[in-house]
Amino acid sequence: MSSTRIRELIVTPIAFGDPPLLNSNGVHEPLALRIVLQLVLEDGTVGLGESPGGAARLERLHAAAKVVVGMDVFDTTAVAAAIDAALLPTVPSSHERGWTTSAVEVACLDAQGKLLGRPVSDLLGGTVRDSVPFAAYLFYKWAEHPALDGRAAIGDDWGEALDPAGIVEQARLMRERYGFRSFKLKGGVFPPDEEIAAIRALAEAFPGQPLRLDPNVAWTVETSKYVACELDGVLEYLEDPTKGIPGMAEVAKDSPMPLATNMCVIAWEHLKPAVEQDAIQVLLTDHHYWGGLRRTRELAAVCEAFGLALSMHSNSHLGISLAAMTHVAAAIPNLDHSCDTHYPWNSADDVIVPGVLELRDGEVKVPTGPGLGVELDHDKLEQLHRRYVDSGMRSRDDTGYMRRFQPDYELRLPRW
Ligand SMILES: O=C([O-])C(=O)C[C@H](O)[C@@H](O)C(=O)[O-]
Ligand SMILES: [Mg+2]
Repeated sequence: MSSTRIRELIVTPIAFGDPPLLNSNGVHEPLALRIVLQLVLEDGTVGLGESPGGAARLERLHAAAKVVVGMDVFDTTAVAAAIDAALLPTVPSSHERGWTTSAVEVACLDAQGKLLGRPVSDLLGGTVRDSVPFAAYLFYKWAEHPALDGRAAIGDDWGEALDPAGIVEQARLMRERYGFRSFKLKGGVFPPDEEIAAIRALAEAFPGQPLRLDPNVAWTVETSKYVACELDGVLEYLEDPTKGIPGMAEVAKDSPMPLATNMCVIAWEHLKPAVEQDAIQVLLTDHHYWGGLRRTRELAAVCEAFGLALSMHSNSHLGISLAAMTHVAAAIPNLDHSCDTHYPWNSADDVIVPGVLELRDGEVKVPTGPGLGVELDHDKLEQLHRRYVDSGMRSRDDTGYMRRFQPDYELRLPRW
């Protein structure tokens, strides 16, 4: 085989459009940040990766780019160890270091697949499903980003969703455009009774379809128990109602439905206390911080051993991440729930050539081409990088953006 050594890791920060989606921290800004990786091998093969953006993550990926040169792309354990060692003196959190090693691992696997002419899912043990089910990600949202500092208002074709009727309408659009058959509502925005009413309205509009509610730790233990009790028989699971493993364990004692998390169990060392305290029943995996696709596959086996069900977390992302999520989800036998994805909110600005990844009937077919099976659109990458440079935006600040419109807005977690 031609040389499998890494010649260069090209790290490109980008910014792309994001609607005014509300959450327990404030509201999404008009731009979201990601970082695209191109791992170039000695023979010219290029592996793609995608990481959440922001100045700190960018700096760490630049540090990683220095240490991976000359390493063998098949030696992913050594590549991760080299990056981890380089970051350790300045980044004490293993979870934080995981964001960097994960993004590089995906690029390595894409390159490996291209060298071998096999899809990434084959490198993970093969697929157990040909397509992966995703859940619609419903948000309370404004009709548009209001005009600000001389910038005109920015609208979209989703409309406003600030009450149960608006949420049901958004779910109908999600169903019509992408065929979703399960729905997750991002809560923690309005008083709990309003969000309970929105879930009940969804249950009425979509009888029998799985529903989830995720207020991102906006509630106290008492409020969480109240909501869980009110929504008995309506939710498939309740996600991160309250903060921390002990708090979740308190809620779980009385909760009629399983509790899920992508907030209190985000690193390997959290698994033991969470299992011992029976704090969660569903883990939302996310290859972006669990160490990459192979570690996510291993995490699934650990969850199986401890009787935890599996789902998948998502954040604002583009097609390289969606391809990676799809490959790993296709290779996990015990995927018990449809995966989350923000993709419909951001796909108009994707950096990959269209055609391979499509959300149809609420599912994405596992790409069968070599590697991740997606191709980078270099013009689009350049355009989104330019937007990043011109925007001056270097980190996400949902709370600060909210305060531009509501100066007295306070970030309070729990709020209710
Ligand atoms: O808990 C979750 O599902 C998320 O963290 C998803 C995203 O962060 C979402 O809440 C957002 O971007 O507003
Ligand atoms: Mg969540």
